[in-house]
Amino acid sequence: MEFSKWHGLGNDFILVNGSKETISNYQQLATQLCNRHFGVGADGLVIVSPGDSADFNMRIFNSDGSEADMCGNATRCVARYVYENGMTDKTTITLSTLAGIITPELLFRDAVLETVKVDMGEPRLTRKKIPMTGNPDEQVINIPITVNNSVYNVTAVSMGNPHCIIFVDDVESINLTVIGPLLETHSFFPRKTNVEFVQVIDRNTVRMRVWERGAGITQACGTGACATLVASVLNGHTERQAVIKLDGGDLYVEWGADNHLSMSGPAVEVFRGKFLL
Ligand SMILES: N[C@H](CCC[C@H](N)C(=O)O)C(=O)O
Repeated sequence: MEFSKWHGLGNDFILVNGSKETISNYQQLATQLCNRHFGVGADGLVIVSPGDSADFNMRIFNSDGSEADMCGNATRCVARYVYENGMTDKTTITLSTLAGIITPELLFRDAVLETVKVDMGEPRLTRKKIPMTGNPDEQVINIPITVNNSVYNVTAVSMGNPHCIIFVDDVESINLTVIGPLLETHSFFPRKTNVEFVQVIDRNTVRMRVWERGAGITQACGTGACATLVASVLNGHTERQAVIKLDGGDLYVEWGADNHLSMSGPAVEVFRGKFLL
């Protein structure tokens, strides 16, 4: 099976052309391929195939085999992948995901790719749409959750996938390996959740670290960066555009007047190969 290895700020993915490869068990393939000792190694597996309602269809599987509704960093990688492999000559590309249609745009300067800007759609803010237990029509802004005998004030935002955002004074002091999985699997989140700890730097800059649902600590999370900006605005911490400083680098996110989130950042192809198992 041929694959291409990509990353968006160190959040790394194995891309497979679904129209060239026959896959019987996606979950098993994802855990095999994403294993960093016995496989290729990645945070996720992305299957790209021709779209019905969009230019392409993308399915995203976390390294634990679970299927994700949406993946921001992977959309940037898929956009470059389909363009640079001659699968399209469009530079604004529609991708069908379980979370809806997502539209990345390749931005060039003097014929050199400068960045990939993605229309990530609208945030979902009610418990029903996160999803989160409790009153379905209620928003979750700065609500206390007790975990491990500590209280965490949570803001919940969905970008098609669930995010639990917590503001702290120093993200480096958070033991993400311990608290991340406890919040990820908390009973308040019936489909589990991604977990972001955020330190506000100024009104246009935040530092964020992430424990991802189904993947653990990653270097960056695109949907998490968008959810972080929404939570930062809702809590009065930032303006509607900000630099989200992640372990793997910076994402530039804006929450537009049209209520759409726009995320801009890099996408890098590292190597190609053939999986033999
Ligand atoms: N682990 C996430 C999917 C990948 C999201 C992240 N890598 C991104 O860039 O948005 C979930 O299960 O919702």
